[in-house]
Amino acid sequence: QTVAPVKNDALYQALGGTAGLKSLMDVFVAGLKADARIGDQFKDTKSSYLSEQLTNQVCVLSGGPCTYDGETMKNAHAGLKINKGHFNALVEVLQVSMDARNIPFSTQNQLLALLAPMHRDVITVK
Ligand code: HEM
Repeated sequence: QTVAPVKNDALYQALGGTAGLKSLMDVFVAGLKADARIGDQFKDTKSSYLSEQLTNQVCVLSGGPCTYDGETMKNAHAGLKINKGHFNALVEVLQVSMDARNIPFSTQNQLLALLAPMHRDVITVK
């Protein structure tokens, strides 16, 4: 008999579930495209596609009932010439987006802590 592990979806719930995440990612992607520092890097990006991928990715990461079928972070960002400044700018846009969605600071920090280690796969240039 297979016993399913108990999954902690507290962060997923705090982020408003799938609908809350989708709203957040719509705001986030719009913010990325509008950002003076990194907007150019998203100029050919289809907003609805990236929002969907981010929603699924963060849903899975936060314990939600989703599937992420996108690229690995390494493959998705290979060749994009992303540096530390770009990465920090993206994090800032995410923070502003979370503020706009009234996500509590402690919840924001929990999400950022899950994303922070991805810098190793995303940042490829000095
Ligand atoms: C923790 C940080 C990051 C996360 C979690 C993240 C997540 C993602 C995801 C899920 C995708 C879609 C992958 C797919 O197509 O299957 C993606 C694509 C992409 N990311 Fe990131 N990313 C991060 C950082 C960055 C940074 C710093 C930049 C540049 C400033 C960036 C630029 C892009 C671009 C240009 C694409 C391609 C979008 C397209 O399909 O047009 N990412 N990222």
